[in-house]
Amino acid sequence: MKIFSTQQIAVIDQFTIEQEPISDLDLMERASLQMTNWVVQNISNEKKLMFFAGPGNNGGDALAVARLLADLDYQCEMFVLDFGKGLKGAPAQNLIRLKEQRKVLVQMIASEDDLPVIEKEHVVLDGLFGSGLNRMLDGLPATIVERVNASGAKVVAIDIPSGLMGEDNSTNDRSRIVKAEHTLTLQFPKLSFFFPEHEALLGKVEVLPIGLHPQVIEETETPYCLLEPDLLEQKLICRSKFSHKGTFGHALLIAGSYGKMGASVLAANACLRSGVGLLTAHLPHSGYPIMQTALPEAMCSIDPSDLMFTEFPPLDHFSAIGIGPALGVKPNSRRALKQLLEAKPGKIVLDADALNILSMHPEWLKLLPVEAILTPHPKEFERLVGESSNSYTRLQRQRDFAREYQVYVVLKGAHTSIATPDGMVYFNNTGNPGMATAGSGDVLTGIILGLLAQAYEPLDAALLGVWIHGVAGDLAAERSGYHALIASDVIQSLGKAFLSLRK
Ligand SMILES: NC(=O)C1=CN([C@@H]2O[C@H](COP(=O)(O)OP(=O)(O)OC[C@H]3O[C@@H](n4cnc5c(N)ncnc54)[C@H](OP(=O)(O)O)[C@@H]3O)[C@@H](O)[C@H]2O)[C@@H](O)CC1
Ligand SMILES: Nc1ncnc2c1ncn2[C@@H]1O[C@H](COP(=O)(O)OP(=O)(O)O)[C@@H](O)[C@H]1O
Ligand SMILES: [K+]
Repeated sequence: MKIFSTQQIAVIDQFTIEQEPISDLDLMERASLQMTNWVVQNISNEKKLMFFAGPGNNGGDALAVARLLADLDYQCEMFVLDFGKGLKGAPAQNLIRLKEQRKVLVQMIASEDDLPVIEKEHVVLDGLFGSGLNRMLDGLPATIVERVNASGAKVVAIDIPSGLMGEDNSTNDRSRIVKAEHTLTLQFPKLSFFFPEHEALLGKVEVLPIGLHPQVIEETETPYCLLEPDLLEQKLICRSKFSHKGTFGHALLIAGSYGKMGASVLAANACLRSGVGLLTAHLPHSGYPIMQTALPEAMCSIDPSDLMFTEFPPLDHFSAIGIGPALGVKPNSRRALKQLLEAKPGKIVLDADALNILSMHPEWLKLLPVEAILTPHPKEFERLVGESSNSYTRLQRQRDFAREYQVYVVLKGAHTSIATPDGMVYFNNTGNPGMATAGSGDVLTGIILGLLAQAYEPLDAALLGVWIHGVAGDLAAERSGYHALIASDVIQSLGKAFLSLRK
């Protein structure tokens, strides 16, 4: 699914009105019907609903939803923000319709004195501002937001919590943004919905389709998109009847150091469970019995050091390399990583300490092979590029980095984002907080390595790997819940996760 900017949404909206064709009033009605259905299914009609409507179409939606719900015997009160200019177009027509219906008390809010008391038991429907917000809230709208947030009432935001920008909120003031428990967003999630600092403002997001025109959706270009099973299904490579283990590549995993050999075992296991033909794990000497005991399917290459990575085996036989989990950043390991990059290793995924070493030696970044995959968590990414004060800035840095070095940057989190060398960003929607546990990143490295070593292009390995990792985590959470989930459970669910892509 494409993620459009709010400006693009306005154009898509207008195209739909002209080409479907449908009047703006009817499109508003269609959107409002969807939101009304959601309210009916989720909120009891014993609750008093307090609607706040702003001057634009977001307010128009609120006015229409109030009328539709009043017809279904909901108790609604409407407060319309009055800047003295009156409403225009579809919102004005909806104000007239609501007044003519005579079921809802409508009050204009021209100053703080007109504001109602909002009780904790009320439900607020926030239709102050949506995708047309063009500056931070101040004055009366900001006061309304503060009152709503202080009331303790459950808030349902129409399209976007009022005050939140669809994209960049780096100069916004959080106290002037509605804190919703639910956000009913129309047709497309907005970019800012994918940023962790907005979770508490958005609550649970419901994306409600409103039938915007497919042609304009198809033709409008955007760098941002949300991963969906349809796209990934197409990417899965079928196995022919006569395929053999040589068909599915030979992966080299370089991971683990004394005391942290588990990272290597987890990544190796995930790699094997992702369909690789052969796997060699390169380990310090002390890791050899551990790997052979834990995973008889893995072959081992033994480092001269007992404790850490200092030397890599000849690379000729390997179709892809994964390096980094629990490697350590000791000088010998750093030197060996530099030599590996100088050897032009081809398909490669770099994680954890491999990235930390690169942060210590930024001059080595230029050695990264084109289309290398880097899988930092936010802290590792910060070490690479410096601190970002918010997620929007971090996202732009992620895109810049991927373009500058012509690599894939997989920035891990609740919505892992994958930035590509050509400036695209894909967001992932699978996975859960149970995966915030030691070793789940090592599992991701193993999956991506396994896919890379097969015939998957780096882009497909990154997208599929991230998505499957999250699905496996979700399946694991169904069995163990969030608290008890450990990284090995994610590996156990990889089989079912891959199967979920096969219809
Ligand atoms: N997606 C779709 O296809 C559909 C979308 N629909 C709905 O339309 C919504 C978008 O509507 P919209 O474009 O009219 O903008 P909206 O958010 O109501 O606000 C604009 C108004 O606010 C004002 N204003 C802005 N910032 C301000 C500030 N800080 N402080 C004070 N004022 C401020 C600005 O006036 P300005 O002062 O800038 O001249 C203008 O008057 C969308 O979120 C969804 O709910 C559906 O109806 C149907 C299909
Ligand atoms: N709240 C969450 N929702 C979805 N996925 C998550 C969540 N928390 C963590 N994850 C996933 O778990 C993995 C954690 O990786 P990382 O931080 O590198 O862990 P480790 O270093 O312990 O292996 C990432 O792939 C991340 O996307
Ligand atoms: K809103």
